[in-house]
Amino acid sequence: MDIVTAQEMYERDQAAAEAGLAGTMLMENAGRAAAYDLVKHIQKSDRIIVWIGAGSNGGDGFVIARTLLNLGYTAEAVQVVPDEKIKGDAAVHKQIFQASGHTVKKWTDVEDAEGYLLRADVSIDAMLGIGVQGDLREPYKQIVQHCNEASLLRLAVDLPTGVPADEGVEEFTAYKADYTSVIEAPKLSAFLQHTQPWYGQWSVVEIGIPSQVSPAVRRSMWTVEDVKRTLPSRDDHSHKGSHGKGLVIGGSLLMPGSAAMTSRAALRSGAGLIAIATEEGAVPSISPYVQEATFVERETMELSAYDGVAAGMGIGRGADARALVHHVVTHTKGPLLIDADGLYVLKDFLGKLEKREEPTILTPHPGEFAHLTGRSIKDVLLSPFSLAEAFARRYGVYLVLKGPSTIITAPDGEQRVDVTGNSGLAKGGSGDALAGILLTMLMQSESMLDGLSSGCVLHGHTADRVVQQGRSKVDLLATDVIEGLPGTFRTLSSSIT
Ligand SMILES: NC(=O)C1=CN([C@@H]2O[C@H](COP(=O)(O)OP(=O)(O)OC[C@H]3O[C@@H](n4cnc5c(N)ncnc54)[C@H](O)[C@@H]3O)[C@@H](O)[C@H]2O)[C@H](O)CC1
Ligand SMILES: [K+]
Repeated sequence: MDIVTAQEMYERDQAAAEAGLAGTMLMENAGRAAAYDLVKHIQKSDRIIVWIGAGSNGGDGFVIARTLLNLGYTAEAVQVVPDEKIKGDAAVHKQIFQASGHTVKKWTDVEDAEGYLLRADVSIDAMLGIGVQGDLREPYKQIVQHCNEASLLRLAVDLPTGVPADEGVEEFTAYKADYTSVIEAPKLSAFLQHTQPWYGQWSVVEIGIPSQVSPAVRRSMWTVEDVKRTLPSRDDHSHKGSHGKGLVIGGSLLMPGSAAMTSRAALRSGAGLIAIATEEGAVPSISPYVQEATFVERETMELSAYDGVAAGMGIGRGADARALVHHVVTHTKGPLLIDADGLYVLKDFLGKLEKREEPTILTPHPGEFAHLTGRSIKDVLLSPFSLAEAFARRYGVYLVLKGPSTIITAPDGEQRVDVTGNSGLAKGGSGDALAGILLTMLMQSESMLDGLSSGCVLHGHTADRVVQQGRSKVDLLATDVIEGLPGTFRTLSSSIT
C-alpha cells in the first residue's frame, strides 16, 4: 500500500479526474466508504455529530452524514464555517444533503457548546484534511478543544483536523482521534512519532481511483502478506552452502551477547553457515549459546569468503573498533551490514561507503542516525523520510531507520515502512537480533530491498506473536524473539515447514 504526501494525494485526485472520475464522484465514494468504516465503531443508539469544515474534507462530511441518516443512525451535520465558504464539490454534496430532506446546523447557532457536546456520544471530524496549513484558526481551534475535552468517542476522516499530512511540522493543535478512517492512502504523518498518536487507530478506505492511473509513488508499506509473497523457498535439494555463508564481526569480552544473538538470529532465520569474528576472550561466553557457529580470528579473517558480513555489534567505540570497521569497510567485497557501535565509529569515514560496489546496509536507530548525519534526534524524528532518502542516495547505501515505524530506504530512494512490533522491542539486544535476521535475508533474497523489508517484518511480527502468546511487552527479551522465529516461519508458508 502506497504512502503519500499531500501533494501526491492531490496528483492522484487529478489523475482520477482526467480518467473521468469527477471530484463529486470521488467525494461520494470517499464519504460512503468512510461512513461504512466508521459505523463499525458506532452503536445504533449513539447520538452523532458530524463536524463539517470549509474544504473537501467537509464535503466528505456531508456524504457521511447523509449515509448515516440513510442507515438509520441519529446524526447531525454541523457546518463550522459560513455558507459562502462551502464551494465546489462540497457545495454539490451540501445541496444533495438538503434535497434529501436534512437540515444543516451551523456552529454559530449552537448555544451552550459544552452542554451540546455532553448530549453527544460520537463526534466525527470532517473539518480539515490534507489541506490544512499552519496552526488552526477559529472556529476550528475552539471546536477541537471542546471535542478533545468532552467524553465522547472521537472519530476522524482522512486526518484528524490540524494534523499536517507531511513531515517536518513540529507545532500544531489537533483533534485527538480515537480512530481515523484514512482516505485512499496513508499520509506520511500516520507514521511519525509526534503526529501518529493523534490518529488513534487507523485504517484505509479505498475510494475507487484506478491504480493504473495513479502516479507512481516510491514509498509503500511492507506487511506480513508481502513477506509471504516474497520469502525465498527452501529447495529440497539444497545444502548448507545454498543458504548463505555469513560472517558476524562483533562482541567483546564485556559485550559477548550481541554477537551471540546476531549469530543465533541469523541461523534461526535460515542461514546455512555462520562464522563469528570476536575477541578471543569472548568465545567461551558466545559458543554455548550458538553451538552451530564457528569462530575465526579477526586478524586473519577472510572478508571476501562470505556471502554477507554483519559488523559492529558490541565491539565498543574506541580506536580499535574504529580501525576494525575501517578495515572491514575497505576490504569486504560482498554485501556488508553495519550496526550499533560500528555505526558510531563509521562516522569518521562515511565517504568510503560511496566507493563500495556491493550493497552496504546501515541499521541505525534515530540516535545513531542523528550521530551519522550531524542532526539532532528531534530533527530525525520530525523528518525521517526525507533525511533517510537524502542519506541513502548520497552514500549509496540501504538504510534501515529503526523505530515504531521502521523506514527502509534503497540507494535509489525507494522506501518501505514496517509497522510491526511493539514496545517490548525497546530494549538492549533487539537490534542485535534484527541484524542477524537481516544478515540472512540479504544473503538469500533476490531483491535486497524486499529482503531487508521482510527481515524487519519478521522481527516485529515475531515480537507481536510472542507477546500474544504469553510474554508481555514488559518482560519480552530479544532472545524470546529469536526463539519465536520458528513459530513465525511455520505460520508464514507451508513450503517453509
Ligand atoms: N482523492 C482525494 O484526495 C480525495 C480527497 N477528499 C477529501 O478532501 C480533503 C482535501 O480537501 P481540501 O479542500 O484540499 O483540503 P481540506 O478539506 O483539508 O481543507 C481546506 C480548507 O481549510 C482551510 N484551512 C487550511 N488551513 C487552515 C487552518 N490552519 N485553519 C483554518 N482553516 C484552514 C483552507 O482555507 C480551505 O478552506 C482530503 O483530506 C479528503 O478528506 C475528497 O473528498 C475525495 C477525494
Ligand atoms: K478531518
